[in-house]
Amino acid sequence: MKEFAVGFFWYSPLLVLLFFVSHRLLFLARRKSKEQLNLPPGSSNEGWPFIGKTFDFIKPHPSTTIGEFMKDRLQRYGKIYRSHLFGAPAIVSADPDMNRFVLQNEGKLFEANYPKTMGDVLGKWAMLLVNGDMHKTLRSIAVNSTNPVRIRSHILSDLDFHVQKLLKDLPINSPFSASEMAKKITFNVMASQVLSMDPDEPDNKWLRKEYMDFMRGLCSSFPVNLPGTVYGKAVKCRQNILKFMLKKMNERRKIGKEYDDFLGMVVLQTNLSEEQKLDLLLSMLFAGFETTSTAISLVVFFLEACPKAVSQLREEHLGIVRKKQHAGDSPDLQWNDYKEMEFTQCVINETLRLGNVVSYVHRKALQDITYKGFFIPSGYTILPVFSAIHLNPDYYKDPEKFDPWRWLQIKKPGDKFLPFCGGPRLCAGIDLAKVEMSIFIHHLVLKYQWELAEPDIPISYPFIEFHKELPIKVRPYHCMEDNNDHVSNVKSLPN
Ligand code: HEM
Repeated sequence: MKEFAVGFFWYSPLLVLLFFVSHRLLFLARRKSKEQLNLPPGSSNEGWPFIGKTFDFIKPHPSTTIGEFMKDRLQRYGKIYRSHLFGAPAIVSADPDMNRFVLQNEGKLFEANYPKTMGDVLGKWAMLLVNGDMHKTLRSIAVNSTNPVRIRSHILSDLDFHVQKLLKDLPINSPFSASEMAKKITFNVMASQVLSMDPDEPDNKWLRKEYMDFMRGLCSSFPVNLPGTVYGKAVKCRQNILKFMLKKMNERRKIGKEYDDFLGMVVLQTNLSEEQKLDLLLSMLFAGFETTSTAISLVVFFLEACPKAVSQLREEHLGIVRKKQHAGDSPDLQWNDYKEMEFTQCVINETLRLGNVVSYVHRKALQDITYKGFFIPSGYTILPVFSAIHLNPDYYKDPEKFDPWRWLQIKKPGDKFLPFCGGPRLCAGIDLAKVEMSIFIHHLVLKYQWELAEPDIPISYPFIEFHKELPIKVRPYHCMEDNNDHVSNVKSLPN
């Protein structure tokens, strides 16, 4: 027994070493056999350690193009390839079938997986960052607040009011930023829908300023929380915004009255913690603001270069106004009017296809998967890239051309048109965004003619920006003798 104990004492380190060596060999053998499986072409070791080829992938380029990196890889490898992006081995897909497969299997084979640094700014309960049951809970609250029934009964008239208020007094013949105008409209709409805030409240201006700095940091390509950086400022702004929302929430509780806005809905959620409620409120402001304001700027940009589309839009919207006048209806826009904006929907689709507000989304493989003969290892980042499909000549003839008429033929674009993503994470504000853009187009084309004051183009960073903030000049559009009659509720607006 004594000999055994002494022997064991001497041999045990050897046994431990043997165990580790065999474990490592087994791991390497497994990895080798996985590598022998058919991984997509490309290299998951390329580029810098950890960073890989991220900077090449996100290198700024016009949002109406796919950028040099993507172009080069598609030519070299085809629609599904491998790289090293956002700190992990990644598979990039410009293949509509694969994208559908990934998005439809959300929560089963794949899940959303945004860079962790976004959590510092958006919050750990942000909708983009949570998965599983918590995502389902938050999503159902968000979807309920923006469903078509609510848009029809509550939101549409509010949108109409805010768009008209902003478009009422644009400076005539002197340049101003159309991007700024679009941001003001969408911010006012979201602040009203989320917090019932009036655009003329002093708090509204303060919140907008905080929010702009917050967005600047979130979109920054250097996401490190250090004092003096735009990212560090954004983290600070997040705290200020949350403090403000908490104050509003507590005021509501004291008053004890129910408010018909998103904050009102969130306050009633007894199954969420205070932190979760605040992150959800911020998620809605974030998701509904940046995307829609970019889309509105893109509408102004593309239409300016396409007078034929503007005159067809005018015909459509004058037709709606005349029909309402003829029937003796109130001039305020209604859901039925929105449903008649057929060519407007073509313009919106074409704007989203060519402008690519969200060009790709982040996912992660939850297990080893084989798809179309390719092996996708568990843990790999998956990036379904929508812009590479929207701009592919195999799916859209002359894809670089702004051609809204193509949508009169395309009835069901399916997986070849995913500006709002798809599957269980389909954009929760899809209807709201389309109605907001339609109402904007309605008032813009009826009220003004416009031109670019200086050349500018949309650049993907990947968040879209116009370098010069899209400077435009407008002139009133006098075509109907009673052209301004349709802007009825503007007359009763507060100054
Ligand atoms: C043109 C405007 C818009 C575009 C292009 C757009 C696009 C998208 C995309 C691509 C996603 C999916 C992100 C992912 O799967 O990782 C998304 C998600 C989302 N969007 Fe939008 N969006 C727009 C407007 C809005 C508006 C107005 C709202 C709400 C007020 C909104 C609320 C949301 C929410 C809450 C999510 C998260 C959905 C989830 O995770 O289940 N969006 N959006």
